[in-house]
Amino acid sequence: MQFDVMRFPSYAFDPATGVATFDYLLDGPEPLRFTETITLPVPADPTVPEALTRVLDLLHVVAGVSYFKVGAPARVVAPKPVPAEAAALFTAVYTKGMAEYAYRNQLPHVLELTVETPGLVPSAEHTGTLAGRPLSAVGGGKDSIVTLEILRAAGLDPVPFSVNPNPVIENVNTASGLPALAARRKLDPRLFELNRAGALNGHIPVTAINSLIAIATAVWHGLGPVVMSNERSASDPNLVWNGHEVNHQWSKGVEAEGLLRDAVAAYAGLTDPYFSLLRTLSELHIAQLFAGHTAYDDVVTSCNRAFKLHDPTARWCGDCPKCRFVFLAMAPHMPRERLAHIFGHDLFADPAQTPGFLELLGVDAHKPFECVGEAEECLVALSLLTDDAPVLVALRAAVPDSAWADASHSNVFTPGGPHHIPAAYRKLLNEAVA
Ligand SMILES: CC(=O)N[C@H]1[C@@H](OP(=O)(O)OP(=O)(O)OC[C@H]2O[C@@H](n3ccc(=O)[nH]c3=O)[C@H](O)[C@@H]2O)O[C@H](CO)[C@@H](O)[C@@H]1O[C@H](C)C(=O)N[C@@H](C)C(=O)N[C@@H](CCC(=O)O)C(=O)O
Ligand SMILES: Nc1ncnc2c1ncn2[C@@H]1O[C@H](COP(=O)(O)OP(=O)(O)OP(=O)(O)O)[C@@H](O)[C@H]1O
Repeated sequence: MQFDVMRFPSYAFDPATGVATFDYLLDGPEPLRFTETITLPVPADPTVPEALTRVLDLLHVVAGVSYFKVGAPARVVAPKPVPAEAAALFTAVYTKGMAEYAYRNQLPHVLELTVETPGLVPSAEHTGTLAGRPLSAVGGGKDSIVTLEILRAAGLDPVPFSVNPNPVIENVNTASGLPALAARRKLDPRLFELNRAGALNGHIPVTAINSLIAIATAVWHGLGPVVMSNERSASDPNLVWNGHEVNHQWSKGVEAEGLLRDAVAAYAGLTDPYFSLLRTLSELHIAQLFAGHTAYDDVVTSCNRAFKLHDPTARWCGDCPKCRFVFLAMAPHMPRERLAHIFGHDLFADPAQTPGFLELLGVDAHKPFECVGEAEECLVALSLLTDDAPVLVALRAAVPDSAWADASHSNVFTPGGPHHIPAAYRKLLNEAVA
């Protein structure tokens, strides 16, 4: 399938139902049209503030990546003039956010494109701050649980929020006891037909989409800011290809966070609408904080394979990079019995798991295309484990001496690195890790 240009013909928003309808066009000799619907929870007062319309404008373009990937046209033309900050977000989402897709499909032009806009407009006046109860995105894993509990402990009465909550997310919300908000997202069914017929496919920067849906919800409900749980290592690339960094988690990284904040500030006039509370923390540090909350042991799930099964009872598959990584990260901070209970079995007792752990430790291949932490974190976790479980014995024997020397406990347990956490929230984080 050959397409010259991607366009964004129109969108509509019905405040009575909360349904936003986004249209997309892949134009060429045989054009393809798509429509995605996103349904926001409707607040008691459904009056639509201008800032909501602006955020939906941004979402229209960003959510288009799911359809862009069917044909990867050389041109993407956004529908409206926007400030330079919004144009920069669009280009980054379609290039850096699609880098894994470009790498896997060998489409180098994707990394070079610039999203065109029909002109630029000046940045908006900063008219508002989202200063209400924080809206906290929940994915069902340990990270968002840690954030919810930090916000709750500070008396901020967080509102859990998810897009298309699966049973894991619903169970985490129930365990939290906090009433949650949910948005629904329905991809155009045509996309699945095309996928089945062998169209180009690949990973998309889903966090950028979920984040804008969260901001739209916060704006409409008079809540805010949107508090994410994206960790320090999300910013690190998996590999470099043709001089470009390829990061599976790009839209969870600090660069994407900054671009999104700047775009929303410049186009919707909102200051500090969105940030990740856990940005300065390593995964190992977050796992340590999670260990302090036993109320979620029967529900917490970070395994993306489980989510792919669309089986309401599926939790940890126990045999993927994410399961191995989280198992290793939690292991130094809790008894093995508790860990085995959370995962359903003890991964360190199964020698078949050793090669997968070696990959995480950087002893083999590049970082897997998954949401996993750095090799250094894995080495520090391993160094903190002293028992002789079969996998641990094998790993200690396989890790070269030079690798141990690179692993620094202080880096892993000392918050650091770039972040966008407002001062008041930084104080809460400091208290939580003290
Ligand atoms: C659950 C999952 O990992 N899905 C990825 C998988 O898709 P799959 O076909 O196995 O199942 P579905 O997710 O149901 O998707 C069906 C098709 O729809 C496409 N699609 C889905 C969501 C969307 O927003 N846009 C779409 O176009 C999808 O491509 C399928 O064709 O494999 C896909 C191809 O590699 C991935 O794109 C699917 O990833 C989802 C978008 C997803 O939600 N993934 C997160 C678990 C994820 O990977 N999160 C990253 C963060 C990435 C980021 O920068 O935000 C992480 O946590 O590390
Ligand atoms: N369906 C969703 N709706 C809204 N936010 C989500 C959803 N899935 C994930 N998120 C948010 O996106 C960010 C990245 O998700 P990720 O899956 O890494 O986090 P998590 O589920 O909290 O923890 P873990 O890393 O242990 O899986 C987090 O802030 C998470 O809360």
